[in-house]
Amino acid sequence: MTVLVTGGAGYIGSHMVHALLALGEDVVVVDNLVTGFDWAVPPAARFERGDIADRSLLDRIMGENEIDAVIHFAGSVVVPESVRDPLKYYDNNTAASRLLIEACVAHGVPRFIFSSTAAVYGEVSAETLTEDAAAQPINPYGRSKLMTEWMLRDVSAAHDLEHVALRYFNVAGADPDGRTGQSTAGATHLIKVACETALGQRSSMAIFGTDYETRDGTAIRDYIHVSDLIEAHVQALRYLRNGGKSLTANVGYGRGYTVKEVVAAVERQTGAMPVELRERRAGDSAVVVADASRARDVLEWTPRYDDLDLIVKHALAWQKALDQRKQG
Ligand SMILES: NC(=O)c1ccc[n+]([C@@H]2O[C@H](COP(=O)([O-])OP(=O)(O)OC[C@H]3O[C@@H](n4cnc5c(N)ncnc54)[C@H](O)[C@@H]3O)[C@@H](O)[C@H]2O)c1
Ligand SMILES: O=c1ccn([C@@H]2O[C@H](COP(=O)(O)OP(=O)(O)O[C@H]3O[C@H](CO)[C@H](O)[C@H](O)[C@H]3O)[C@@H](O)[C@H]2O)c(=O)[nH]1
Repeated sequence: MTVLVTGGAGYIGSHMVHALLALGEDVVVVDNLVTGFDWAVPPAARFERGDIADRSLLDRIMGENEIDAVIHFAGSVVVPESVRDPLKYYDNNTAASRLLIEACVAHGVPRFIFSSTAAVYGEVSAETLTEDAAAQPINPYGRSKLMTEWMLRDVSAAHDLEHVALRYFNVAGADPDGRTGQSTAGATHLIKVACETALGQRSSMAIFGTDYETRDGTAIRDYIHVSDLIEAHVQALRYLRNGGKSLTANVGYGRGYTVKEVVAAVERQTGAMPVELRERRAGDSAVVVADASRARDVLEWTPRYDDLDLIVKHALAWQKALDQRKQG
């Protein structure tokens, strides 16, 4: 039995592949390398370079292997780009996912785990978000992911395919063993940007918005270590294999840090860095924090790295290693 990981050459997907191999799973990766890296796929996994929208490729992989589960990370992930080029997102996140799900139904794949996002909630008013909060995404990225959640619900009702949709909050950090991390150039995520700035790889960074109604005026997010996020997928796979029914679950720690607190956490490890105070970034909510009770209770997920300093430590270590890789 084989697990098919789409997007397994990317940031989060490559951590998943390492975790599955460590559990003794047989793994096939499909990735077209638009933002991923072939070196990020461990050699013990079989790597098929190609597009998830290529039905003949999927038919071959699903014909050659007995796929027990698909874990679907492949997609386009940059919110501002989704505003500029929405059709790319409806194509790569929604239409391509439809083709992948269709192939799963045709080949009798019984289990599917999907990378969804807190961006499906949109403007947030509650202090912590349960999965029952209204899903009203405010950008094409969030809508493209929500539509895939809807497709999965309908398909699970109609066919023998159970799924878990995991809504990730702010994913950060890197593999504690230094094997992989966030490697895409031009990243916009706060912890990645702060680490690049602290290491002198950017001349300065901006804090977007200092007039939010929060404890220090900057926006609050629920930053989750990528290894804990992966553990939620491992638990989701176990849950489905044990006969669990389809569900949607938030993955975050349930408490947030302000932008200034994140910058301070990086500076604790690197010394002061150049920071500019800027206007709010369009489309940002003041506070986005998960209620992850469902992941903890139903998926029996227990995080191990709920510590901002540790997240920053691992992100910094990866950022340094990446720099050496580029120079070497
Ligand atoms: N990084 C975050 O904070 C975050 C938050 C919420 C959800 N997610 C979701 O997690 C998933 C992984 O995100 P990531 O941060 O690892 O991004 P990433 O860009 O590093 O990984 C995406 C991978 O998918 C591949 N890919 C893209 N389109 C493809 C296609 N059509 N066919 C085959 N391969 C394709 C890319 O080459 C890349 O390796 C995405 O679905 C994203 O929407 C990420
Ligand atoms: O250089 C920066 C980068 C970010 N921020 C601020 O830091 C916070 C976090 O921003 P990120 O860009 O790191 O993350 P977002 O919360 O905007 O969004 C991320 O998390 C979402 C889920 O909550 C979605 O998954 C989305 O795909 C992913 O980009 C925001 O207040 C943002 O304004 C800065 O001040 N300076």
